[in-house]
Amino acid sequence: MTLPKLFEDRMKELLKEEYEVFSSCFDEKHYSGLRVNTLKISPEEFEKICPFEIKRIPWISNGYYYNPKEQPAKHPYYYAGLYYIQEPSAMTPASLLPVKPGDKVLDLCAAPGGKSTELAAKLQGQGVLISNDISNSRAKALLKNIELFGTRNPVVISEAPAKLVNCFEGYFDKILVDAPCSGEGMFRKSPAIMKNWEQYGVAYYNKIQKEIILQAAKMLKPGGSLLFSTCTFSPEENEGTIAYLLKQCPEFKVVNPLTRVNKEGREVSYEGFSFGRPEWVDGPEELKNCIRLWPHRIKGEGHFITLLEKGAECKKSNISYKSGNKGKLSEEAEMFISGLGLPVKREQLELREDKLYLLPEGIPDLKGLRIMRAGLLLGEMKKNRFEPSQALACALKTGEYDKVLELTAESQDTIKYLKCETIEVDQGTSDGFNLVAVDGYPLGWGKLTGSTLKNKYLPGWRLL
Ligand SMILES: C[S@@+](CC[C@H](N)C(=O)[O-])C[C@H]1O[C@@H](n2cnc3c(N)ncnc32)[C@H](O)[C@@H]1O
Repeated sequence: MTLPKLFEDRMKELLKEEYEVFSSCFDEKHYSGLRVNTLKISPEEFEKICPFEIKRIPWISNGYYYNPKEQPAKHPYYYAGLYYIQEPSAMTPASLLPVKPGDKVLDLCAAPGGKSTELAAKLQGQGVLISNDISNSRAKALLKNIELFGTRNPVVISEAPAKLVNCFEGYFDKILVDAPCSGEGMFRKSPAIMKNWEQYGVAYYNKIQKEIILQAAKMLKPGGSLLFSTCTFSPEENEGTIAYLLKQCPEFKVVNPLTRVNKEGREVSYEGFSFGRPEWVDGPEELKNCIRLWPHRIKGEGHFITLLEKGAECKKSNISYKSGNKGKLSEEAEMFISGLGLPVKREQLELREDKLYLLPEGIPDLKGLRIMRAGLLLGEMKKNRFEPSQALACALKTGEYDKVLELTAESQDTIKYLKCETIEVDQGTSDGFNLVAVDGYPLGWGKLTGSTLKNKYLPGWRLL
């Protein structure tokens, strides 16, 4: 692979005798990975039902390599949200941010959702997850992935970070900044990125990174953790951005995020991980706690990760929380909601233009922000009828709804269902809205009349 000359020269200077082995890996194939959605299935269960060959990624408890000849994004389990297709090193940032259920979490540069979906899984439906991306079109893809994953507490926003500060100063326990970058770690996987690199260069992205990280710092609670990551190698964008933050905000310190055993007790190995290089930016010693993943040292494309903690002594914020505005529900909507096994707190219900949402507990007023979704969309009231939403189907487990139509991954009916076609059924479930599931994992809704299932799968998501 021919790399940009400027990039080669700089990497030679930085890596010295290591450069040969670094550059030779650009002639090898890139690695393909998938990450299991632990909101829906454990890695152990997934290994039992996985229809293609997979191999564990040593440092990610729910991550696997797959053979690129396979097409996991076309399998019904993908449509059931059982996994996310993600480059292996890109799985690392969310795995190293110590999120626990109940936390208030911000993913500031979130689209298309590779990290947000894992943060959602770590929250297990408790607390708040605000997923933001400045690009409106990319935020649409983000919303789809967040809903497909079955997130019960989603808030998706498309705003500039500075605007978010008005609502969220000092609010979050954990923040992830997966910053826009020059993408040197993507050269092998997507060579077209090299053109972008030549056009914009490192300085262009570094300016944006510095702006974003300062805004993120303002939104973190005292004592909270901020994780900054990029998929590039340049010292300016990486150690340089962190050194800049430390200068501007001395209440922050860099900590080493690596631990040998993760929460689920699955052994993970960080063999091949490297540390930050303060000398490359003439920065403080604590930059040695930054993590560098190099493509010649691990089986992945490369990443930079820094975990920072904000001193507990700084000023606390005083944000008041919003509860729902239930409005008047139709009888059918009331009946539908009370029949769900999903825990629904009445005071968190909100009706907006006939759409019914379940708000996460503890979100502030989001007035003035460009909101793509605030809360779990339960469904829509259409005159007296209530139509449950695709997002609700994804967030439910089959045991939480009484009419379930079970299909299997091998059945032609599953493919027909995912293509939004009507299907004929001979199973003994009753008329009305049925939750259609593949091997026990919900895909969407269908409305049964006799033996005919009218397809209610979201047309924009259908299998093409
Ligand atoms: C590396 S990508 C994020 C990838 C994402 N975290 C994932 O894992 O799927 C960086 C994102 O930052 C967004 N972005 C660019 N400038 C931004 C800004 N000033 N504020 C917030 N997001 C920004 C881009 O639209 C892009 O989606």
